[in-house]
Amino acid sequence: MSFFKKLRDKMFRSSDRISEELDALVEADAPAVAAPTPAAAETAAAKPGILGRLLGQSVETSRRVLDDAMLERLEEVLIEADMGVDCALRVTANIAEGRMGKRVSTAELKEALATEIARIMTPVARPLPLYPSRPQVVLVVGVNGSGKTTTIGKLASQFKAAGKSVVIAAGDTFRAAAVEQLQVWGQRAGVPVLTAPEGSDPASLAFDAMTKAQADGADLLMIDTAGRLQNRADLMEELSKIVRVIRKKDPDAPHNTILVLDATTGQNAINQVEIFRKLADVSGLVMTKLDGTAKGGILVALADKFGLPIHAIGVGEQIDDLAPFDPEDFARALVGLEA
Ligand SMILES: Nc1nc2c(ncn2[C@@H]2O[C@H](COP(=O)(O)OP(=O)(O)OP(=O)(O)O)[C@@H](O)[C@H]2O)c(=O)[nH]1
Repeated sequence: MSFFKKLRDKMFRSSDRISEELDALVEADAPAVAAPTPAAAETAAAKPGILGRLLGQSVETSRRVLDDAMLERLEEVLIEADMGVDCALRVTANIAEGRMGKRVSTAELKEALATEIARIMTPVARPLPLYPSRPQVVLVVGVNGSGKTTTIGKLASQFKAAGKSVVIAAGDTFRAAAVEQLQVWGQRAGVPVLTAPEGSDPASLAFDAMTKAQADGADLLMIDTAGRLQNRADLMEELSKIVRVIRKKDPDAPHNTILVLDATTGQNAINQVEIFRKLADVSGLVMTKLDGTAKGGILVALADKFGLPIHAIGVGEQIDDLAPFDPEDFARALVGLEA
């Protein structure tokens, strides 16, 4: 199955919701009368909606004059889909340009929306950059449960499959379950996972992992980190200590600091980006769980607000459920259009 098809299928909650709202929006001003009078039939011919369909016209041919009321509702639909107020207003204004007062179909509206979303997303769609120095150090940050461990496992498997040698450091030494989970992913991918006793210093584990990755000539070192935001000062100190010690081995490390965000948290993802940018030098984002939510629009809001690179998106729990971020595919899937 192509990743687009999978994306479209798996993002069904977001895309169905937006798609249905847009269908309803275009049909909204058609009178909902079961038995049309000749006059109503005339109206339906001009503005086919629910009534138009009763008269044999398909949803695809429904059209509505783009006016202020329709734009206002479009804004609401986008805000409800978690695209954020500023972003929704700008997208709606762009869609209005050149179309105001004209009769638009649902398909045209979806195409226009997909184009606007892709325009916002294209500048931030960037695969994880790989630099020539070895090992490439990727620090992975994010709140507990956002999908860090799973993302590291998936990335490690994919890099391994692409012929790269990878080492993982299970840096969330406070959570035995997180360490075990990483070990499972490591075994599955054939990638060594360095662990340390529960409660021990993650920076010292990171240093050992860096030493091993250098000695092994590994291409990539991925470091998991704790995500306890309850005590931000501690977490900041923990993250900066990890960075300090790995810089003793390579002053340019970490080469990437990925923030993993859970799409199901919706607007809260905005706060998480703001917080983690203060705690660490976040260089890019991975958004997980786009399969489990109707809040897929949050990724558009993040791209619009922060402009941070989006490296990949997660749409499930399996290895191949993490894919590079493709802005056009994402935009079309989000609004419910085919590839
Ligand atoms: N549906 C879905 N579930 C996901 C995805 N990514 C991760 N998960 C699940 O989300 C849960 C949390 O993921 P973890 O990888 O353990 O998250 P974490 O950030 O490492 O969390 P801690 O281990 O608590 O620090 C797990 O049950 C994963 O299987 C995704 O893209 N889609």
